[in-house]
Amino acid sequence: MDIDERFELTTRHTREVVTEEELQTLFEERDEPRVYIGYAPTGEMHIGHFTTMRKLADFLDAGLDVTVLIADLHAHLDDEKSPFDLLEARSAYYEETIRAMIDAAGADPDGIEFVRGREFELDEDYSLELLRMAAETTISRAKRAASEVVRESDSPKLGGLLYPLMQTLDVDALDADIAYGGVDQRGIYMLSREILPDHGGDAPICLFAPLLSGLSGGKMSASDESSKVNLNDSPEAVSEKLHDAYCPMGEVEDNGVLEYVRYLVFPILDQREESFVVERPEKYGGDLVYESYEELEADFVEEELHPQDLKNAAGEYISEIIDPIRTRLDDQPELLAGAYPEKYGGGAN
Ligand SMILES: N[C@@H](Cc1ccc(O)cc1)C(=O)O
Repeated sequence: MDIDERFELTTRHTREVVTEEELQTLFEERDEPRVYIGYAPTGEMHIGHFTTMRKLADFLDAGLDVTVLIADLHAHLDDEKSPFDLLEARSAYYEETIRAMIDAAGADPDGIEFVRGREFELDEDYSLELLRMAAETTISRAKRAASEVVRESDSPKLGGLLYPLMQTLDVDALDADIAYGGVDQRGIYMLSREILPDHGGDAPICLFAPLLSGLSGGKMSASDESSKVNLNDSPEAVSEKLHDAYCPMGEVEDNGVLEYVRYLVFPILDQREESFVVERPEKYGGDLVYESYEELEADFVEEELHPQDLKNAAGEYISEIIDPIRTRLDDQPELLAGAYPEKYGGGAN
């Protein structure tokens, strides 16, 4: 594969690349550049996480060395989103679910290296550098960097300020050339680009994924169950959530259904070399077949594709894609029960 193809695979379906020139140079200089993404094991994983999985498959195909960080200590530092004694169980649940998603996205999870934060974040060199950074970074700078990631509270803890500094040090500790994450991570990695060169590392090249709208319009929210599809939702639950979703005729803005189709369904169909089929009775014009998201969107905007037909088709594709993940979670009930005992633990535990 030539450099142009590797570049295209690496950057497609992303929201932003910082910077394209640096990425180009990296491919020219290095055969196997390293990329990492970190997930803090807090709330239950949902379909929004899935959109980053197909990209991991792209990275592998582009010949990158891919690391997934299960950022256990970060999960606790973020306003104690995960209690300390649940970190291990949540990390285990995240790792297994991520492996299942990568598999479902058509890539081999064994080609990816998994690490936990505490495997290296407690090393002496790391700790020393963290203190040096803490001494040099202003509180307002650290706060600004983390503002879209760390939860706001009336009595913010010190942990939320260490958070972006540690995420910065992770880049160097994992020897990553590229940091990949949702565009909400932008503030943190811009800080990394600024300060890491003074702390023994190189400024990371950044790839940002788009953040998807929720199904009820506006942002996807961890607390609003109807705004997102969970990975263990049954086909009936998926179809019901899509049925109720915000998807006005012809409107693209804030339309979570279209975004799911664009960033989740199409990349997977492309990889399988399949097209998107909307089944319709003959009397309503018969089936519609789309080879690309752009064709589908154009039809939707022109009101050739009705929201109800789109929702039905999207629901079926999404159910089919998450089905193997749901099955794997159903087969190991101890994972969810251990990670979220209040919701899944049951009386007996
Ligand atoms: N900040 C990421 C998690 C993360 C933690 C540490 C990292 O090095 C990278 C990513 C999140 O919001 O989930």
